[in-house]
Amino acid sequence: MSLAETAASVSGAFDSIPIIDIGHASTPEERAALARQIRDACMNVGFFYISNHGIPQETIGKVFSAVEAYFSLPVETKMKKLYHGDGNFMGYEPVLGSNVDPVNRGDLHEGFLFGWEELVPAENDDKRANDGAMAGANVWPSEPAGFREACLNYYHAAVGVGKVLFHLFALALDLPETYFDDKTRNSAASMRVLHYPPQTGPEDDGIVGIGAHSDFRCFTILWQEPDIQALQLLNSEKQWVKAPPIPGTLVINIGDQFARWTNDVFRSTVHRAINRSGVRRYSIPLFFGTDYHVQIKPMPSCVSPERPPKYEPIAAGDYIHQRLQEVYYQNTSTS
Ligand SMILES: O=C(O)CCC(=O)C(=O)O
Ligand SMILES: [Fe+2]
Repeated sequence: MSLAETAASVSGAFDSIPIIDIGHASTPEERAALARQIRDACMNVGFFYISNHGIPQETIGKVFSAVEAYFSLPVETKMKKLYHGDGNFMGYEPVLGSNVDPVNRGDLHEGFLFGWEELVPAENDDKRANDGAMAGANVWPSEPAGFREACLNYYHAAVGVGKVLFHLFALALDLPETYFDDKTRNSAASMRVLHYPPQTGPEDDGIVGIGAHSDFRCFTILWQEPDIQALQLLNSEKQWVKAPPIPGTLVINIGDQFARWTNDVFRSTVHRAINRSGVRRYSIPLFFGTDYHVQIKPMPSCVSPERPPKYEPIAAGDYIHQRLQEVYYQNTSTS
């Protein structure tokens, strides 16, 4: 059965999120078995947890501490490295600086955004020159000490996981395993570290941690702070399903670039985060896309007479840039 035919029989009425152990992927048979589980998860839920991802606990612990120290700084200090909405969006994003859901008034979190950078900068560092409108340097704060190193160490470890996943996604789509390799050379992966203050007010006042949205790139690798429930996914019955942190796992979700590329065979599931835990929460998503100029156009295996192409072709990076401009308030863009 083609992917387009299989997708016709899928409902999206999930009430739980699969956990996939990616620790055994050394033989072609193991990878084929994993790809089948991943295909199922991407078609039915659009989210899954991965266990045995291989990122050392020490790397995670260090970025967690660095993020905690960064967000404890006074807001005036963080504002010195405010992102520019007319630039590449790297830097500090203040509370209510974004609004992903137009019915809301703003998102109740602050963040810091950065993209690819070598830990030891290359002599002729091109600052992601191939990255179209997203090109340019990261905007690191001068404190806390070790913030850049902790963030970049985790970033590179997570990009490594992303590359393994791209191989498995290719197999899941009946493509050669290396199909995405020449489309992900410049590592168009950007990371946000996020701080959600506890939310005490009513939910219907138009402000929640992060409003209902789908992600923009191919997929997201999300680390959530242990023991704090905030993330929720919307199923096709319009019910919110909780995605609690599970020790030793990361959350993977399909984003809109992949949904467009697969003609919605892979599901880009709407989600939100509401922190009602009574204490602050941190999370770290890495948004993994393709190189800027890759054309995202529904794949032939995902198109059929019953499932005609739903999307116009678009350059991957132009699509991201447009979406970012929509969600970040322009009133902070000239500061
Ligand atoms: O913090 C979370 O759990 C979700 C974050 C998220 O959805 C995003 O940044 O796109
Ligand atoms: Fe998201």
